[in-house]
Amino acid sequence: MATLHTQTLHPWLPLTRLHILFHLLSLFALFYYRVNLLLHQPTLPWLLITLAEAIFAQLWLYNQAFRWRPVTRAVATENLPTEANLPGVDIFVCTLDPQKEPTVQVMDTVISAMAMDYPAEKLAVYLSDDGGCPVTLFGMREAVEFAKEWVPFCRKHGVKLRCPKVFFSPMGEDEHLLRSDGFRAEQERLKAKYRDMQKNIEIFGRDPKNSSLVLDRPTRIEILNEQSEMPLVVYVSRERRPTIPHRYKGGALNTLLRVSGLLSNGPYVLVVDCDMYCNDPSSAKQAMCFFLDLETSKDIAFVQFPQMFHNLSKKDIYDSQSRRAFTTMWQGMDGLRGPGLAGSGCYLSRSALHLQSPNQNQNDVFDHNAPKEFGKSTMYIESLKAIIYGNQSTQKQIPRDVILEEAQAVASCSYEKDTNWGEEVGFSYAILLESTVTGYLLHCRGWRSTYLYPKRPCFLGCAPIDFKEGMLQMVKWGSELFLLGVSKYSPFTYGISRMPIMHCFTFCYFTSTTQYGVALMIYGLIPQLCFFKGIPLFPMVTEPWFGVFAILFISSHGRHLIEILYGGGSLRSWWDEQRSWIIKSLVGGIFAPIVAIKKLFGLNKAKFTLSNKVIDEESFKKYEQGKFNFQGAALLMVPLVMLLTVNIVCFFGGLWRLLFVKDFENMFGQFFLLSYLVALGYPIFEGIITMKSKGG
Ligand SMILES: O=c1ccn([C@@H]2O[C@H](COP(=O)(O)OP(=O)(O)O[C@H]3O[C@H](CO)[C@@H](O)[C@H](O)[C@H]3O)[C@@H](O)[C@H]2O)c(=O)[nH]1
Ligand SMILES: [Mn+2]
Repeated sequence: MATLHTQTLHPWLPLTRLHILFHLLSLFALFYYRVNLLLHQPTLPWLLITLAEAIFAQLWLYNQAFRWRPVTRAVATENLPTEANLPGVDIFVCTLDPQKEPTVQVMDTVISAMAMDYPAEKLAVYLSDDGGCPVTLFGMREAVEFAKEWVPFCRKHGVKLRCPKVFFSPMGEDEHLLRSDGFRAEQERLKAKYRDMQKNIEIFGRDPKNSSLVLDRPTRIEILNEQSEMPLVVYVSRERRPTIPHRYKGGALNTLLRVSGLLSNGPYVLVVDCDMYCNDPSSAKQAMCFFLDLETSKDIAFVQFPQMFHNLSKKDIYDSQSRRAFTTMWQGMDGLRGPGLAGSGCYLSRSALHLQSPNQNQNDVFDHNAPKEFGKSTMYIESLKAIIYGNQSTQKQIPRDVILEEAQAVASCSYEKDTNWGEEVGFSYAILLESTVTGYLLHCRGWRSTYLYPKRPCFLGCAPIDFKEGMLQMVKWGSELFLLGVSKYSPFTYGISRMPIMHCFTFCYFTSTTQYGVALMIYGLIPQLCFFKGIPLFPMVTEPWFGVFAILFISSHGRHLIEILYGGGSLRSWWDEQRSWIIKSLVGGIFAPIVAIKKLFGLNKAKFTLSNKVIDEESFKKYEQGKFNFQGAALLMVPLVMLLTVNIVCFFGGLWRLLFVKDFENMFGQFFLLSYLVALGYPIFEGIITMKSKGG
């Protein structure tokens, strides 16, 4: 078989590793200096600053795992088997609340999924409606009607942009060039039909009783399309009762796994968030290049695409794109044993979600324990056998209404009681970030994953673009990862004995990032106050030891700058990312542990903060201009404003003092640090002033 995929090691790998060694030696020098000083004359400020540096150093160490062996991959879809021999793919779209996730936007995602470039009879699209809202079901019906013409149109003309909203927008203009008159007429007609669809959904949703959540309800499963040139489309709203835990998105995904197992049973599933439309219809084929390769197919549990966003501005002051995560980190993990699971834009192997490990003896899977593992449905267990033993035939003979009745049963909220669902089967419930923890546990069980970062983004979603939304997301992720770090699955205890140390370090890093909060608080207060009072914390600028600090500063900032320039970024984006990193680490690092600890002691009810996908015009304008928008985030801003104020007051106060005392040599290190922070903080300051002047 011709090769389906290739991998390239980062060309600068030897240099990177040399740099790691160099930085490590400099760190040793720093701690030699600090510890010596402390032994001779222990003072509180020195003790604190050493503690902060120790935290930075520890996190730096874990961080190097991402730089140890980054790879990039390419696929050759032309070498795939013929369409008739491709395996089935079930697409899962999850939505919850039409107020925050506008139904028309969700339908764009669903329609783009139906239009995937993949044989229609091998494709099925499932929408999980966790809110049980009438408007969602209504929207699905409308979307299917539209797709019945849209999908054939895309296939016939080889349209690449299969999200109708984008196709009909100025961004889709390239697609309209050099087309026949027939194409144009058809396109105009479809455009009108699409507008009608949107209007119908909007009108229907305007009635509050159609768009409010129904959180006490029976299961509702509807097959919305069985026409053969289109994929199977199924609407699923699982049973929900106020007294029974529903496990948020993880619970929704596990329900979809079971329902789809009965109905279409594709060996692979694609999970997308409801705002993440398919921007390149070939992603399924790209993913198959790994799943169908004899070499890699044995132990690959999932193929992850980067999460990318359609609403980013050039400046992206909040770093909403999470640049570092989806370039440096995921590629770094990919060279070890694979990236983490990001929850959207990922193709997963159904058998990996059900088997203990890639090497599990297949005869052990379905012993007498099977109902205890997978629940009581024998029909579901049969569907699993079909996946694991590779025989798909048995199910086809069962009548549809019998299957649908069984689907009702597996979507009920009592189905998972006394089973292994959410533990070793399906998506994990250990923390609310079902994706991260599921990916991590799959890696613990010996599975691998791969990362594919094609030039054309395969999925595009909606990123938060104001301070409040961005920070809420940070706190959500940070607190859950903190909880993972102190749970029985902690990478420091559970992971370390189950995965290679380098790979484990990457998860240690994720669960420890809240420690940046402590380190940044110290580094944002102590040198400042000491500058004001004239207490030096760094060596004199004329002393050789000063060189160690200078080297470490240049080494870490230079590394970051080179990383950004290499990825096509600018000096400006480096500067902005420095700031957003500090903001996120500080705010996340302070609030996330508080939320986590409250939850640990049962003071806070578990709650999933659903991110808002409605972008209002004013926020968007501010974001486009690169201006900070702190609307509605007073509490989250407290630490930031406090540190900024201390910094500015101490900076000018300390300068005043310097004028008289003239101990510039002693204070240069702190003077530099404070100037750097004042410059970096300036736009935040500006944002606060404009908010104040508007009476916010
Ligand atoms: O009870 C719930 C809560 C959420 N969702 C859906 O889950 C998805 C993700 O929720 P969102 O609030 O958008 O989370 P984000 O923080 O934006 O998303 C990231 O973080 C999540 C938690 O790990 C992952 O699930 C996502 O895939 C990942 O993109 C959305 O489609 C929701 O509709 C549900 O179906 N049921
Ligand atoms: Mn999201």
